[in-house]
Amino acid sequence: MPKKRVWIAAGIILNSTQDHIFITRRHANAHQGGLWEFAGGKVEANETAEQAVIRELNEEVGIQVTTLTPLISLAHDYPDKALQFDFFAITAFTGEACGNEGQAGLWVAIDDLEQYPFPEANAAVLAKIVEVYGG
Ligand SMILES: Nc1nc2c([nH]c(=O)n2[C@H]2C[C@H](O)[C@@H](COP(=O)(O)OP(=O)(O)OP(=O)(O)O)O2)c(=O)[nH]1
Ligand SMILES: [Mg+2]
Repeated sequence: MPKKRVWIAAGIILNSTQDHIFITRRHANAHQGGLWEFAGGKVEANETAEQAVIRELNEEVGIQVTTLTPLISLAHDYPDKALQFDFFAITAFTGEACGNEGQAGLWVAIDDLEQYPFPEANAAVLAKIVEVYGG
């Protein structure tokens, strides 16, 4: 049976000096649980990816996004899920980023990102971040 591809929008939240990124840890019981992620989630019907990432970042990390730019889009098939991602660089926001839903969250130097386990789909995203924002 063909799997339905789920559309996901997620945000790479940069600090004002663009050398740290805010990452969160997926709840243990979630899909790809226990791994670190860029906050985000499913794009709902009648939403653009931009609208979805703004909404998800408000819900999940408590920030109000003011500037975002597309960073990378990609498809990834997990054994149990087929996903289509739009990742955005978040370069301006108001509020204080935190794990708003009880999840761990921390600011990590771009040089140190590789030390955190992310889902398989994120490999190309991490490479793109280093290419665009790496020292
Ligand atoms: N947000 C996010 N999801 C990722 C990343 N990498 C990765 O493989 N995923 C996968 C895990 C999930 O299968 C899917 C994201 O869905 P989600 O569980 O966050 O969706 P959601 O926030 O809308 O939550 P829900 O509807 O399941 O409650 O994408 C990432 O960097 N960020
Ligand atoms: Mg989510």
